[in-house]
Amino acid sequence: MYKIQLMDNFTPESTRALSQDSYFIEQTERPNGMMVRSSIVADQQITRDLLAISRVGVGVNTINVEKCTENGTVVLNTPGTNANAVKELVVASLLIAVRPIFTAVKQVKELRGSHILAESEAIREKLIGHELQGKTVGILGLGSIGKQVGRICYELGMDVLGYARSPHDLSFLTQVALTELLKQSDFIVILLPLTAETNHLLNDKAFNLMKSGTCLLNFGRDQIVDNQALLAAIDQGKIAQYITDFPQAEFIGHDKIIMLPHIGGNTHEAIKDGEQMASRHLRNFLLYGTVRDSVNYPNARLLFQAPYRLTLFYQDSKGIWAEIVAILAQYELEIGDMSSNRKNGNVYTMIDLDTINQEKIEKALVEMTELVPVRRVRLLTKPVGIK
Ligand SMILES: NC(=O)C1=CN([C@@H]2O[C@H](COP(=O)(O)OP(=O)(O)OC[C@H]3O[C@@H](n4cnc5c(N)ncnc54)[C@H](O)[C@@H]3O)[C@@H](O)[C@H]2O)C=CC1
Ligand SMILES: O=C(O)CCC(=O)C(=O)O
Repeated sequence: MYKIQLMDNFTPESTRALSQDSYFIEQTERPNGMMVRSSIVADQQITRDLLAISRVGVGVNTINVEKCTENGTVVLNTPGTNANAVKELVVASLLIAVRPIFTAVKQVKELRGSHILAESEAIREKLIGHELQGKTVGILGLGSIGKQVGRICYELGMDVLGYARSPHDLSFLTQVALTELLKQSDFIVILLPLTAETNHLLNDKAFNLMKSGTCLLNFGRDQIVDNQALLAAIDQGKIAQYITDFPQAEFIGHDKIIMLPHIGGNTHEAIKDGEQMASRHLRNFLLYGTVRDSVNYPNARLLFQAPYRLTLFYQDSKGIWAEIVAILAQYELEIGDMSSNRKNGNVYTMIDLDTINQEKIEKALVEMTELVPVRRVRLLTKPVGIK
């Protein structure tokens, strides 16, 4: 029986994978599994009991992934589930940047009487915008969202530049160095994760390279932009408009900044897909040891045919595998099917066992857990009667 904590509001249909059978109960104290959307997971919540955190969404900056890795807690996410939603909001934001849509709506609302059509014709001359077609857009980050945004911008007739760390073969954009992208773009769209490398990537130096009148859209994370440098760049005319999905106190009331309340992935479709995928990922890890879409464990899948499965997550260090095998041999645990995969200096191994002696397996588990590089050992019993 696994205890699951739901850190945000999820619909029962979305978490059906966890509530359908008797393998899971929902409770809030020292859970084994956590489902979370954008809520922050505090370090003290990463207890020894916590086997898995399943994030509905992509960014994992609200979770201490390093601590989870040391603790042997898998961190899963749902890549791609909200990419279309973010793409559509980026398109809306680009249009908001070039056409005075909000001002137009406000001015028409103020008109009264039967001559409204004639009066609105009269205000049109002060509501002239620009077109996206023919302008250059630079996309920072060519992941699930960046690629989709690149394609749609191309279809809108824009010249599309992209910045990524490795080469991508994308016919609709030209991949360039960061400095080139900053120099050439009329619109820059941030679709990067927040990491030590991207923190304040857009700083004084970056703004200085930009053209005057650049529009900056941030759907990645707040801290990718240095706020003080941005405000200075607006004062200097480098940035004509900043549209961000991450409101900041120092921007309140600024007439060149539009703040949205983190609604990039906030559509019914994206939320449903993300919740369903996150609950499936969590269930499959807890019951079968299967890993899909994790930021700290390697992907791993092995048909669960034997009655027992041992899973180990350990640092990839010299001699560790020999030590594990020696313990298995000492307690007469015969290796059946197995899989072993590596990621970022850690190994995740699943070993199926046809028979176990209770006393011996318990001793083996203790000895394996005591091996210094080993972060997590689990013994799974093949689940029965699961739909
Ligand atoms: N505003 C919102 O509601 C949403 C915001 N996001 C944000 O957008 C980010 C991207 O989302 P996805 O495209 O779905 O993720 P993804 O993981 O598919 O793509 C991220 C891309 O950024 C690249 N990258 C990472 N560090 C980089 C660096 N230093 N330089 C250049 N490229 C780098 C990765 O290689 C990857 O291709 C998320 O991490 C999240 O922070 C994602 C979904 C919704
Ligand atoms: O909509 C959400 O809660 C998460 C969106 C997001 O920022 C992400 O997926 O990284």
